[in-house]
This record gives sequence, C-alpha cells and structure tokens, in this order.
Amino acid sequence: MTSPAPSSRPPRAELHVHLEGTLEPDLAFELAARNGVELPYPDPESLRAAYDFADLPAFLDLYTANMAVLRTEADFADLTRAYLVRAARAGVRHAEISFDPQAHLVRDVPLEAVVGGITGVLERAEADHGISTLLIAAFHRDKPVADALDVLERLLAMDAPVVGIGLDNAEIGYPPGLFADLYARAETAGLRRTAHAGEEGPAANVRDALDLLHAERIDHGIAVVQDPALVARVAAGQVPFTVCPVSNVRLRAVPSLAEHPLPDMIAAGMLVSVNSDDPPYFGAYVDDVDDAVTAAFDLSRDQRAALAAASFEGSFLPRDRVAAYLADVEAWRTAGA
Ligand code: HPA
Ligand SMILES: [Zn+2]
Repeated sequence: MTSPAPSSRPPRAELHVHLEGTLEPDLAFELAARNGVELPYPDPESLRAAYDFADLPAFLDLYTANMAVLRTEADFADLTRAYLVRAARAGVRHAEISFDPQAHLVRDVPLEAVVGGITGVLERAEADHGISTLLIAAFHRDKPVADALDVLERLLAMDAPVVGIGLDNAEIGYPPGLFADLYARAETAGLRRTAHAGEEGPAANVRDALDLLHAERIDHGIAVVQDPALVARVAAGQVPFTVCPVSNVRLRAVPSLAEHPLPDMIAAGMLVSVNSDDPPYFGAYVDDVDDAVTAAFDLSRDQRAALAAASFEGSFLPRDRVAAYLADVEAWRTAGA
C-alpha cells in the first residue's frame, strides 16, 4: 500500500515524539558497527520482529537497550536527521522533539555530545527539511528527582536550546508529585512544561501533573476519561493533550484502536492532537497514525483539519507562528470543500 501524496494530508505539527524512539533497526545496526557495539540480534529484521510489547515496561526495556548504539555527537546528528527526513514525508511542518539526557549520561556519553549532535541538525531543520523544531528535555520519573535536577542545572548552565521539560519512562509507582521541585525549577528558569500522565496510570496523575507540576501540556492523558469533572476542566482550559493512539494499542493500554478514547476526548471539546511517540517501535510514523485514526473513526476532512489545527495550537511556538500555520491548515480544509 502506498501513502497518499502529502497534499492529501493537512499540514500538521508533531508534539509527542521521543528522539531515541525514532531509531530505526537499520540505523541501529549501522551505528552498532560504527561504534563496535554488539546488538543481541543477527540483523535489523530480527530486531524489528522483537517489537511486540506486553506493556510500557517491556517496551522501555528494549528502547533503553537499543540506546547502547548511540555514543557520539555524529550518532545523535544522524538519528535526528533521519527523523526529520521521514517526518517531512509525513507532512510534519513543526516538530517538538523530546530526548532523554539521563539515558545517555548513565552510559557515560557526554551531555555536550548529545545536545550538540541534536541541535546542530535542528538548527538547519527549517532550511533543510521545511520543519520548524523545538527541543524538550525529558526526565525519567523512575529515577530520583535529585538526579533530574542535577541534569536540568547542567542543561541550563550550558545554555542548551531547550524550550521545556517533560517527564517519561515507567508511570506506575512514580506519581507526578515526586517531581514538583524539578518543575518548579524549570518554571523559574522560564521553561515550558509537559509531562506524560495517564498513559498507564490513573486520571489522578493527569490532575497532579496540572496541579503539582504546573504542566501546560499532557502527553497521552487517555486515563482522563475516567474522571468526567477533570475532562470538563481540561476542556474548559483547552489544555493540550498529545495523544498517541497506535502507541496505546501497541503497549496494550487500550485493547484496540476502535476502543480508544480519542473520539470521546474530541467530543468533550478537549484540545487533542494525534502523535506517534516512538514510530519504528510501534510500526507507525505520524502519517500512518493519521491514516489509522482516520479509518478507525471515519474522520471527515473537517475533523482531520481540526486535529491538525490542535497540533499547532498545543505547541510551544509563539502565537504569530501558530497563527500562520493555522492559516495553512484552513487553506487545506477549504481546498477540499
Ligand atoms: O510512551 C512512552 N511512555 C513513557 N516513556 C516513554 N519513553 C518513550 N516512549 C515513552
Ligand atoms: Zn511518549
């Protein structure tokens, strides 16, 4: 099956994608060879065949193990470039990419190599790939907050071009409140704030991310539908939710796409965008996710345009840039009328 031409898709932003989660098996093997790292699979096909996950922790085990191949500034540059090439093909016009600094520091990869490799490519992303970008430093919720604070201070000291912070990794057993000091520091430093919440965990994690972390955006957040009062609150406040329906199915947070709460979240008036999370691991870049969601919920052109508009509205871009992108979405919507 071939993908439709880009113009058959609205211009869109991608707000929830983990850079390390964009590592394709082919590139993993290329980097492994370059760095003398041995992967416990004979070839890329065997690695891809292992992408069948019982839950979020099972995914995180493999996702983390594969990072062993990322060692040098050039590795991070290659990874970033590969994502941008594929994202451009998906019709992505703006990407807010998160990375996991702690995952590399524990492997003794210098923070300068990680940040330098990524940002060297992102600086040219608009010119080379037609994609504006912002970078988010995500912190591991299953590690001590002191560790996260230390890394945040290092990022601030080196003036790393990050727009904000996120919170990821295993959710169960690690409620948002543990990271109140980290988020307070980020807020003081003028950083934007997003957090994974309500992916595998309860709706209370969404509420706590808003109340205790002052999160401006919620990643996943699908458990919110368990709490109608909270749904009403986030709809009224137009809190952006970066939902990843294919990821949720592949990590068995929901049994099937047909049973995904996305339509209920939209119907409640929430500001919801659709995203990929970790594309090769879940077998879907964001255009594939759009196609899957469009088919599963029989979305109209207007509904697809509304999701695309929400992806820009939920971004951390300045309002004038959002307005320009929204005009492009509106032009796409009316072109099909
Ligand atoms: O979906 C996710 N959830 C939590 N942590 C993650 N890190 C990469 N992807 C994910
Ligand atoms: Zn995620």
